[in-house]
Amino acid sequence: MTDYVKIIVDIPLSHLDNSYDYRVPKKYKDIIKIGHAVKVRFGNRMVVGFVIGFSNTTDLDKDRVRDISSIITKEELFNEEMLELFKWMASYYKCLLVKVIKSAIPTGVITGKVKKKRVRFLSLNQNQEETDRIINELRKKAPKQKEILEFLLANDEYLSTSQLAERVSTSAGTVSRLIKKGYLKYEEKISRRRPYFKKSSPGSSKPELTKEQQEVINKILVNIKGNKTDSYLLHGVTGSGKTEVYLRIIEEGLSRGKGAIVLVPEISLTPMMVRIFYQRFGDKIAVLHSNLSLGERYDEWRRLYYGEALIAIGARSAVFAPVKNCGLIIIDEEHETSYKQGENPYYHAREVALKRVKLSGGVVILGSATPSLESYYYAQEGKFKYLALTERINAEEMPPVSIIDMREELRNGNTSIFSTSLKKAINNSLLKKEQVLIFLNRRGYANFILCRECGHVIKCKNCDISLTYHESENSLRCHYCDFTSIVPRNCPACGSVFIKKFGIGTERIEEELKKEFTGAVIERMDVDTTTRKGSHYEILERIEKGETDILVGTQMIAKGHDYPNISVVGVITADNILNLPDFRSGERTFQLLTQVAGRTGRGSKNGEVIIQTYTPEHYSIIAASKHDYLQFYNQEINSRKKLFYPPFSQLVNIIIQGYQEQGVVKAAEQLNVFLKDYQQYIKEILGPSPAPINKLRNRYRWQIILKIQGWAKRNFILAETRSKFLPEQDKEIGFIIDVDPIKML
Ligand SMILES: Nc1ncnc2c1ncn2[C@@H]1O[C@H](COP(=O)(O)OP(=O)(O)OP(=O)(O)O)[C@@H](O)[C@H]1O
Ligand SMILES: [Zn+2]
Ligand SMILES: [Zn+2]
Repeated sequence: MTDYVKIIVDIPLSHLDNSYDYRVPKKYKDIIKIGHAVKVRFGNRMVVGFVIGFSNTTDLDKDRVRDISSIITKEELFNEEMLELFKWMASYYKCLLVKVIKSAIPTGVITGKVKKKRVRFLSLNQNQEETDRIINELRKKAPKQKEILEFLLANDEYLSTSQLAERVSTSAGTVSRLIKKGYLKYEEKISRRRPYFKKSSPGSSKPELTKEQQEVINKILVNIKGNKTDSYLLHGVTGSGKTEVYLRIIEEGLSRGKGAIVLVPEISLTPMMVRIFYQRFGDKIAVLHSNLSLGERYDEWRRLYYGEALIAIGARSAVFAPVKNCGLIIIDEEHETSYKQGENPYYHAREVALKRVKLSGGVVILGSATPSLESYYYAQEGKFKYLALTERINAEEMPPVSIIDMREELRNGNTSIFSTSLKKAINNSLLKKEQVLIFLNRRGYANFILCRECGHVIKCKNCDISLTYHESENSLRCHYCDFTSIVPRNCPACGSVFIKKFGIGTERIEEELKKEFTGAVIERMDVDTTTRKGSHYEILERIEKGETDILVGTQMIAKGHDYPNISVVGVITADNILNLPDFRSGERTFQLLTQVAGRTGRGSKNGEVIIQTYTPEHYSIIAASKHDYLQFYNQEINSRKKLFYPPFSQLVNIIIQGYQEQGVVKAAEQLNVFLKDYQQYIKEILGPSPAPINKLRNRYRWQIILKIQGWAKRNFILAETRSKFLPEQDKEIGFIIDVDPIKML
C-alpha cells in the first residue's frame, strides 16, 4: 500500500532533474508500480512522468500534493534493476535521467501514437463433441462445409472469412453459410505486428562443432550453468564461426530458462543475422532496430515483456530489451562505432551491457575479429576473459592481400580509378563466374566541387562541410544535415565556369565499373540504395543467388556477410579514414580493411584482396594485409600509451556550440579557465579549439578534450562542471558532454 509516488517528469531541463512527489488515488493503489508511465499535472500543464519510487510520507505540504491523473501504460516500462542501470547511466554519462529513460523504452508507448492492433477471426461455436456430430451430419449434404469444420478442429490459426475459404479451397459463401447456421462465430484478438524479415523455415540441422568452438563454448557454459557473472572477449578471426558459438550458448541458456540479448551493428547485419537466428529459434526471437515502425517496435517489445519471445536481436538500444530472466548479452562486432549513441545520452552499449549484467547477473560476450584496442587491453589485464578462435572453418586459408601504391600506378601512366592488378583480378573473376566486392567508404558521386580558377570548394550553408555531388539526382547534398542544392554553372565565388567534380564516391565507382566491365551485372549498396524496407535484404539475396557479379558499397558490405562465391575484394582507397583527424583513425582503418578482406576466401574458392592506397607504408595497412592483429595492436597500444589516449586515460570531449561564434569562443575560454582549477586531476587539456567540423546545422562548435587518468577523477570533474560552471552560463550556448567519445569530429 503506497500513498505517494516519486515521479520523474518528461521535461528535459537540468533544474527539473529530480523526482517529484504525487499522491496515488485509491483506485491505483494496488496496481501502480515502478516503471509505470503516468499523466500528471506539473505547474499548469499535463505532462508524462515515470514512477521511480514509493513512499508513505512526503516532505511537501499535504494539501499541495497533487494526485496522479492516470496510468498510461499497462506494462511497467522498466523494473528496479533497470532503474538502477538508468541512474548509473545518468551519473556516468552526465545526462538527465529522463533522457536515459526515454532512450531505453519504446517511445510509441508514451506518445500514445501506437494503438494495439486487433484482428477478427473465425472460430468454432461449439465444443469438439458437438462439432464432430455436425461434421457427421454434413458429410453427405455439404462436404465443403464439413471440410471447413474439420480444418478448424485441426488447425489453430486466426483466419478471416476469405482467408479460411482460401485455405479450404472453397468460396466465402460456403463459410458464411456456416456462420448463419451458428456453427462458426467471430472472435477478436490483439495481434502483434511483426517486423518484416524473410523467413526460411526453422530447421534443426546444426554443424558439428570444431574443436576450438567446442572449447570456447565449454568455458562459457561453466558460468551459464553455475549462474556466475562474467564477461568474455571472443576474438575469432573472420570466418571462424563465432555465430555458431553464440547460437549454442543461447540454446543452453534457453534450456535453463534464461533469455538472451544479441546486439549487432546498426547497419549491416540485421537481416542476415535474423534469418540465421530464426532458423534456430523460430518465434522465440524478437527483433528491435531503428527501421521498425513504432507499432512494430512496441509489439516486439511486448512479446519480450510477456515472455512470448526470449531472445532479443537488435541494434544498440536493444541492450535495454525487457528480456525475461536475461542471462546473456552478446555484442557481435564489439569494435563497431555504431554501439556508441551519437546524441544525448551519449552512451556506449558495451559499457551499458557490462553494467546491466553487474546489476542483475549474467554473462557478456564481446565478439570480434578485430577487437577494439580497449577491449583487447582489458582482456590482457584480466578484466575480460580472453577466448580465441584462431582458425577459419575447414581450416581455410586467409586470402592473400596485395597493397597497390596508387602513386606508382600514376607514374606508370594509369589514371583510372582502378589499378592494373584490380582490373585483372576482376576480369579473371568474371571469367570464372565468381563474384567481386568493391569497397569505398563514401557514398555519392564526387566528394566535392572545386573551382579550378580560385580554388573555392562548394560547402553546405549550414555546416562546415563540402557538399557531395549525387549524379542520379544531379544535386549537391550535405551528408550531415541533408541540405540539398542544385549544381551551380559558375563558381559562386569568382563566377568562373571551370568548376570540376573531385574525389569519388560509390555512385561514381558504379558508373566506372559499368564502363569498364560491360556485360557484368553491377549493383550498389549504400544508404542511398537501401532506404526502402527490405531492399537491403534483396540486394544481398541477389549476391547469394549469384545474380550479381560485382557489388559496390560502403561499410554496409564490409562485415558479417558470409558468401562463398566471392573471390575478389577490392578496396578503392584505404586513405579516406586514415586521414581523418582522430586518434582512432589507424585503428578504424585496420578494422575496416581486415573485415572487408575477411569477406573472401570463404567456402571452397580461393580469394584475393587488393587494397589501393597512397600510403602503402602505414602500419595499419601493412598489418591488415598480413591479417596480423597482434602486430597492429602492439604498435598502436604503444602510441596510445605515449600520448595518454585510452585505455591509458579516460576521455571526455566537451563541445561548446551556439549560433554566434563570439559567444561560443568566450564560453570555451571561460570553461578552460574553470577547468584549470582542477588541473591536478587532469593529465592533459586539449583546446579550446574549433571542432574539426567547425559549423554544423548553422551552429558554431568549439571543443575541449580532457585526458583524465581514472574514472573517479573524471566523474568528479564533470560533476563539478555541471553543478558549478554550467548553471552560470548563457542559455544561448549549448554544452555537450561526450564521455568516452568515439568520434572526435
Ligand atoms: N562447426 C562448423 N562446421 C561447419 N561450418 C560451420 C561451423 N561453424 C560455423 N560454420 C559456418 O562457417 C561460416 C562462417 O561462420 P561465421 O559467419 O559465423 O564466422 P564469423 O566468425 O562470424 O566471421 P565474421 O567475423 O567474418 O563474421 C558460416 O557459413 C557458418 O555457417
Ligand atoms: Zn572560383
Ligand atoms: Zn549541412
